Amino acid sequence: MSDVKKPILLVAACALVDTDNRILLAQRPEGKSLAGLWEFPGGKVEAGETPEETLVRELEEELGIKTKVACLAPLTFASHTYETFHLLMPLYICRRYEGIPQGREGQAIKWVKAKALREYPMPPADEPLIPVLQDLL
Ligand SMILES: Nc1nc2c([nH]c(=O)n2[C@@H]2O[C@H](COP(=O)(O)OP(=O)(O)OP(=O)(O)O)[C@@H](O)[C@H]2O)c(=O)[nH]1
Repeated sequence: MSDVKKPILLVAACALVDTDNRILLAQRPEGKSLAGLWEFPGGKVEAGETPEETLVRELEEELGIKTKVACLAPLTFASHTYETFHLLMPLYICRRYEGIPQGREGQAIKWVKAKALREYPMPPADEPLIPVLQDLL
């Protein structure tokens, strides 16, 4: 164990699920950390926000869809140590939203069946989330 404590980073993420039970993944753009990997939409919880408020904001910013806090159900969470921080990431599930998701920040997006999730390389923190989604969907 290192002596230097890593800060905890709180990130809210969402498994957006469509009527065919597919999950939306977004590809991290070039230039960002973990570029090219597929992730759940979401982002850092900013000061003064609840994780649910973060997601409502991020889903609109990143995908152009509208949802509500009441449409977000907690599913599971990731807890993973990266080099410079420890990620704590609640994963919500959302089936009710308005609009058609689009990669508004230039990111590729893809609707993926739960059983095909492993075909899309994801950040290491996301690995343990896959079986939870596969059991559910
Ligand atoms: N949204 C999201 N973030 C994830 C997932 N898995 C995972 O490790 N993360 C990490 O959580 C952080 C999310 O922050 P963010 O999306 O707001 O940040 P960012 O990419 O703009 O900034 P960064 O390039 O500084 O990491 C990133 O460090 C990202 O690598 C995931 O499934 N969804």
